[in-house]
Amino acid sequence: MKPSIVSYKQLPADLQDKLEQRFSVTAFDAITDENRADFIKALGKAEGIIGANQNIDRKLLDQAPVLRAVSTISAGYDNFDVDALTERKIPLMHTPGALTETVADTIMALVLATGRRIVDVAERVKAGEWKGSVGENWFGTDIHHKTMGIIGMGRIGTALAQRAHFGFGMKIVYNTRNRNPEAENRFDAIHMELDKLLSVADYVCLILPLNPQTRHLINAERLALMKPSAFFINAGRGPVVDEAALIEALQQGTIAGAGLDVFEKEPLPTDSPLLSMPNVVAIPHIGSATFEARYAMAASAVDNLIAAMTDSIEGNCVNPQVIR
Ligand SMILES: NC(=O)C1=CN([C@@H]2O[C@H](COP(=O)(O)OP(=O)(O)OC[C@H]3O[C@@H](n4cnc5c(N)ncnc54)[C@H](OP(=O)(O)O)[C@@H]3O)[C@@H](O)[C@H]2O)C=CC1
Ligand SMILES: O=CC(=O)O
Repeated sequence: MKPSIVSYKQLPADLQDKLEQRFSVTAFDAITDENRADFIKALGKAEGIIGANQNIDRKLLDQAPVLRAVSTISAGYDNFDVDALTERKIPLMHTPGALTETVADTIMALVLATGRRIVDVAERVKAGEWKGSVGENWFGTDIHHKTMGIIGMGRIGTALAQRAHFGFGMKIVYNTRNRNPEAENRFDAIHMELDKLLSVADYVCLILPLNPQTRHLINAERLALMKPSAFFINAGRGPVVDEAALIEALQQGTIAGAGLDVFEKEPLPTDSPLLSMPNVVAIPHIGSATFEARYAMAASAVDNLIAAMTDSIEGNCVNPQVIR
């Protein structure tokens, strides 16, 4: 008999077939209030699960007594209780390699859009405000040869530095807990304490995971260290930033603008003050949302699940200490 698995995000047909050749699959396009009870029931016999955008906590894991493999279609894994999975010796697989370059493209797009006011001026053109040669109230800020501060020089941070340094001649400064010799050699990147980075960077780009150490790492005091001419970009996770403090800094004009792919609450509430600020570019968590990257992520997650279910894990495991 084939092992039972549950998929909780719609997969491309060929990848769904690949799973069905090996497993008995109970498939949900997404988990909603309407189908949550069915999902929990299916967890009762699931040996593997694959999907995205679902909190998998200790309480939910208690409903999955025979679970032995979890595969998320994402790089971040802050919506999983990793300790609870590790205690149960369940590997958590993720898909970092499939999206790195795509997310770096997105962050560079936010840098360009905020600095050069692309969205703001495009909207003014559509509103019929372009009546002649533009004056200073349409001008933006240069990107080339400015200083980019990267908070989180991991896979995505490195791909961003590649673009910024070689494509735009930017000086790179970065903050991580451990120095990154590769970044220092390739991009002449300078490692800095966080507060120092915030005070020197023209474009502060945050690409950190969310965990207890990073939650609200960027707060009012830290935002106050930024130059009034500097832009803040976040594509890591919303709660790494105290969003109320960010709104306050933008309202007070202590920073020049923000480019945001992630928010404390997603979808961003329609009454968020961020949505009425012309110097804010808010996009709907689309860091990896290209046809190519989303397919690659799904394919990687399917292969990861198969590897975990067949005791042949070679990488992409968040808690490798559980591998037998
Ligand atoms: N917007 C989107 O669509 C996407 C967002 N993401 C987010 O981006 C995050 C990063 O992805 P990726 O680059 O692949 O991950 P990596 O694990 O490769 O990089 C994480 C980096 O963060 C640093 N870091 C971790 N904790 C801290 C800390 N407390 N202070 C300073 N630096 C820290 C790490 O260095 P060190 O350990 O030395 O501190 C490392 O350089 C993901 O966890 C996810 O949340 C990912 C994909 C898409
Ligand atoms: O935010 C997206 C991810 O893959 O993590």
